[in-house]
Amino acid sequence: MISIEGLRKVFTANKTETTAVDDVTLSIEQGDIFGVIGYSGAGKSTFVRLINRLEEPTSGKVYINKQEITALKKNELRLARQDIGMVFQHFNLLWSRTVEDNIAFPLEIAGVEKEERQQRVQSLIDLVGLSGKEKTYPSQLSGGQKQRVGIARALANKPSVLLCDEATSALDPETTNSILDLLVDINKQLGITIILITHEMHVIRKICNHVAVMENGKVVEHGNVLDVFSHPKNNVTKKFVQQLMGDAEAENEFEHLINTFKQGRLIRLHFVGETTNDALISKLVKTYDIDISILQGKITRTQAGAYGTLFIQMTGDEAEIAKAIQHVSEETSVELEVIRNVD
Ligand SMILES: Nc1ncnc2c1ncn2[C@@H]1O[C@H](COP(=O)(O)OP(=O)(O)OP(=O)(O)O)[C@@H](O)[C@H]1O
Repeated sequence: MISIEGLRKVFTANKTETTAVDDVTLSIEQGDIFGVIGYSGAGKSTFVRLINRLEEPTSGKVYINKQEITALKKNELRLARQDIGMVFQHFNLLWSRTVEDNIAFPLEIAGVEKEERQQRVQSLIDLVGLSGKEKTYPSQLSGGQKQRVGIARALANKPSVLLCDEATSALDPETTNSILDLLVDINKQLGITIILITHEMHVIRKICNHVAVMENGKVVEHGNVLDVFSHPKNNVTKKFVQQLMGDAEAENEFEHLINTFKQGRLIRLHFVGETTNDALISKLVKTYDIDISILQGKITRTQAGAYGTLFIQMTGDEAEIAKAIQHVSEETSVELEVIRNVD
């Protein structure tokens, strides 16, 4: 469990103060994959670097498994950091060392015996899928492979927390996916808590259980990924959801649909979680004497389940349409909104 209480960081440069992280309070559960999303300058990097005190907080507290990181002296912090691995956007590898020597480096610093070191390095190389590359130098690796070395090195001292600072931002989409799959594997196999920061919704959608949205140094919204993205309250969150869902969630789509489809009732169905798997549309058509046309929509999957929006047009007998609407509203967890009634 990680507790962050009233965390603040004020930078002073050229007599100008910038509050990069502004009174952030959060709890992150053990074993969670917790994403922090925000646009450039929101304070994400500073936030994640405050957790292991790569940046010293101006005020506030960070606890990891009840140990107050912010109260530790320098030498105590060095030891505590062995429990907090970190992965960087630009890998931060040692270019003159081979893959195995890069991974061994934190073990050498921690004073781990040679035999134990070699065993651990080999099992980490296997874990991240780099078998056969032990003697290779970073310059001979692809971006994805370099990040695998970065991840193995971060895991060398068996940390309980892994901080990922834009770990996939320098990678192409396919490589990004393979690194995200690796992080999920590691989370499942080792039970490690992962905190990752990103500006890409796709990353949050694919692997996170919880998310915090940052803007101007503040966490403006946080919670379960499905809850936050299915009912975004803050404007920044809404923009990120739109990035993922396209126009399907945009308010101005109503206008367009109302003008294009002149008949019947236009309805927006909002699916959250398990219900997306139910054959709702076909059930409605079989049970009630109505026709349903699917106009547009998008359903996407997150770690916590699927969510999305579907715009449909119901035509047919008025009383049957009313019954179908009542069925959806009262018997399912799908949210239904009539955006145009029959004239
Ligand atoms: N060392 C520093 N000195 C002065 N200001 C800083 C320093 N580091 C960050 N800042 C400022 O703090 C704010 C937050 O920066 P930060 O890098 O944490 O944001 P970010 O969300 O990670 O953005 P990006 O993705 O672009 O790195 C910015 O206004 C930035 O200019």
